[in-house]
Amino acid sequence: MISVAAATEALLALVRAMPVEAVPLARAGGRVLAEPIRARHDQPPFPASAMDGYAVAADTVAPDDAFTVIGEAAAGHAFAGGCGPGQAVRIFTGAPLPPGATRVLIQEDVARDGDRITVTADPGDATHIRAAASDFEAGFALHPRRLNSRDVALAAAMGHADLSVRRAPEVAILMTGDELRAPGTALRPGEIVASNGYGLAAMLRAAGASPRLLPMARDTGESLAAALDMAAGADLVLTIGGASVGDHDLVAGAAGAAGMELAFHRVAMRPGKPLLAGRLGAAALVGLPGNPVSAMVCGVIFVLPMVRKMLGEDPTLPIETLPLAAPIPANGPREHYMRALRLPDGRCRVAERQDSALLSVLAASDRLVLRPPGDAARPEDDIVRTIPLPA
Ligand SMILES: Nc1nc2c(c(=O)[nH]1)N[C@H]1C(S)=C(S)[C@@H](COP(=O)(O)OP(=O)(O)OC[C@H]3O[C@@H](n4cnc5c(N)ncnc54)[C@H](O)[C@@H]3O)O[C@H]1N2
Ligand code: MOO
Repeated sequence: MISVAAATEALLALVRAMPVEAVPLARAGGRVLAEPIRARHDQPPFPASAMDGYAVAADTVAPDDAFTVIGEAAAGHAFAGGCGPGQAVRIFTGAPLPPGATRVLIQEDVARDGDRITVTADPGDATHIRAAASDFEAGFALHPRRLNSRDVALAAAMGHADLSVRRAPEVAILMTGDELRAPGTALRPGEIVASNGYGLAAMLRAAGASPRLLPMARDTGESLAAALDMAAGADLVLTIGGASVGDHDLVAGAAGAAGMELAFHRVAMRPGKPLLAGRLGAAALVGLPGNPVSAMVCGVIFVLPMVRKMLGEDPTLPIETLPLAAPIPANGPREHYMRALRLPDGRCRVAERQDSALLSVLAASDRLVLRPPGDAARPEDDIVRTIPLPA
């Protein structure tokens, strides 16, 4: 059995960054920018009015000062001439400032009579001008990262219609087991509903991958071989179940027969001990344990970092330290990822029942408490390391 750290290293070595593809800006949200982009122009490209009012060429303005209105500037419609002493240009928000103008008087502070305006209130020191390039200069860079809605708005303002993003890795998910039925199907004696493949697909889609659920395989070499064939073209193949040591745990053998070069089988962790991994042609294959919580936890600890690396993101799992809401017992010889919840008081409550079949406990949790092998019993308020659970 290898450690979680050694398993993580071996798994990350099985994948690399995906090729780059161009997507229109409207579909770039949530994708990972692959290369830096640079602003094609200053923003704003010209000095612009921030308010509706009158542009004037005067450094100090006091009540009763008067100006002659000589023209108009609106957004998208610059005034053709300049603005000199004693002159004013009617101006609207976003309009280019006429050459010579030094400030904008807001219309609330002036009275207009024909082509004359008179200042009616102290306009203060604000110029109400947005200087050219005051948001960003031409050449300003947006660096590779997962694009949120603000980044998309910024990329648009920088003048980019299409963005180069990492192609979403295609992940084939194969649930295995004679006992499994699709959700919504009536169960016959001995059957259970297949669950964790759907959970993993949701987790991986939220992480930016493109999951593909394969038809479920039965516990026979032929059925597994046919299913693995259907995974062709995927960047990552996940099998679920049949990874342990029972007479019907055939995944390692079937993957080997399909040509997988084994990287490791079995990790010193709880849940997740029977995990196996290797290279299957151009794809990485990860054999997840069948227990629903084991499969989901291994998805968080191992598969998400692989997907992040494929997307060009930092694969490191985020760690949050929290005080314990109640004591916890000593840990055994395997690393333990305990299901837990952060309480409103900021402390962390570890679930009493840690059986790896309990999806209701996992769904009521928002994090995993990380226990090293042989970790001593911990008293209330002791600080523990936690891994927040993803979407
Ligand atoms: N003698 C030993 N027995 C077991 C060991 C061991 O070391 N020695 N390891 C245990 C551990 S730890 C785990 S985890 C399980 C996992 O084994 P498998 O990966 O072979 O999983 P299965 O036996 O196929 O299934 C386990 C359990 O999960 C249910 N299952 C399977 N697939 C799904 C699915 N897609 N959705 C929902 N539930 C699923 C399956 O019906 C079983 O109940 O092995 C222990 N045994
Ligand atoms: O390691 Mo198993 O995944 O404990 O249930």
